[in-house]
Amino acid sequence: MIEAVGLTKRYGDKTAVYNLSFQVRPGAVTGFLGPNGSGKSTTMRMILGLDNPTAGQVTIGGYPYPKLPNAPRQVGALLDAKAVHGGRSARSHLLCLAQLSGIPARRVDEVLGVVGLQEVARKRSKGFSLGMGQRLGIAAALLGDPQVLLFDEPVNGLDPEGILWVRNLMKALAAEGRTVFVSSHLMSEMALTADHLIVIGRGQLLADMSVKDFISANSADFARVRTPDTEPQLREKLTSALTEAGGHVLPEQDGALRITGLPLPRISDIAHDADVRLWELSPHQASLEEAYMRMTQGAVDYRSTVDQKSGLMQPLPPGAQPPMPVPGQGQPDWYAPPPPQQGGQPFAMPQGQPGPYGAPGAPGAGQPNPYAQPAPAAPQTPAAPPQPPVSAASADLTKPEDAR
Ligand SMILES: Nc1ncnc2c1ncn2[C@@H]1O[C@H](COP(=O)(O)OP(=O)(O)OP(=O)(O)O)[C@@H](O)[C@H]1O
Repeated sequence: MIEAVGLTKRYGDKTAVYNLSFQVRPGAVTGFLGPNGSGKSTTMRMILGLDNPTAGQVTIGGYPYPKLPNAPRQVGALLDAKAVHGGRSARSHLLCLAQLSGIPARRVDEVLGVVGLQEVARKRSKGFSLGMGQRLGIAAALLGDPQVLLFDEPVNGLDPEGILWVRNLMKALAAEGRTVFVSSHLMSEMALTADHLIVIGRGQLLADMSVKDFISANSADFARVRTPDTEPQLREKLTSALTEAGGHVLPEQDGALRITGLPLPRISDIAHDADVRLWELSPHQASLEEAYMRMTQGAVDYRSTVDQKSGLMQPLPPGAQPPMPVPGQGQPDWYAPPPPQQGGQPFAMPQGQPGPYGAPGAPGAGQPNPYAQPAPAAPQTPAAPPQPPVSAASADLTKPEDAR
């Protein structure tokens, strides 16, 4: 098991990780998520003893990594697939690592087989593609047959077959009772691979819960409605009617409408009263990606803007429709963060009130909602905000990693 308690890392006046406490348990794949620059790699480096915490501690099996007996046989990690001497072949690179850790040479050929690099084992790694480099990094992590494995973005650069292989590998390693801690920005992949999630934002813990609970706690159920593509005016008519009835309507990229705040039967009635035919009316729960976006929206440091293409756009031909808005772009409240007082459930209703589609006062209010999800446990409350940055004089600038 990996255990972090009050883990904090400052680089000069930059607080990369603040007061992080979590456990990564054996027998499960634990996903480590967070926006760019949120402190995932820093945390992993501290777990592996490559960076020293400014405060707090992190242990593996009860020991800080530098004190762990026979560490290379107990812990395997892929942090940076490019951290390989390019002049060495894949095999020699692994042989060097094996010799340093007292691992028999025959194990090198075994792991080369596991990652599918036998054919290129004697080729210099500087000619490797990104995906081949990732496979070599995974081979290095598996070398000591460790009980604890850390992978920082393991599927980066892999082809679909490689991604599927990594997914199955992670699951198989966890099923053998190992501790598997894996960071990724690919939410769809995490949804399929991870059992548990640790989510951080700006170095602080945002969530520590199962994937299922995370999605339930950070997403609103919604209805999807589609009107006939051939009659765009019906879409506009329905949008006005639903908005008037208290619904919140957002256009989706494919022309459908996403509606919250109204129960499905009410949407159907409103459409009928407005004389709008429907091609689709379906209940939905958000994806892990949407739940993640909703939770981390306030903790994103690097945000893109819409490309206005000033002076480059041709005027629209008469009668042409402007392009549909893209969810998340130019719509800052698309993934509105859930109100903290409701434990991260943006549309959860008090007990005895209508479920996620129910609007107070709407027909059907107070009646059981067939689409209501059971209320999940409230997510862990985020830690207190970071203290003001320490001055450069008091910061731990003497540590070797700070000199990088
Ligand atoms: N050696 C260092 N010196 C100074 N600042 C650093 C150092 N390493 C990391 N940082 C800063 O700490 C913060 C966290 O970086 P880190 O690489 O841990 O984030 P991350 O979550 O892994 O990001 P990404 O998803 O983009 O890989 C960033 O602001 C980064 O600039």
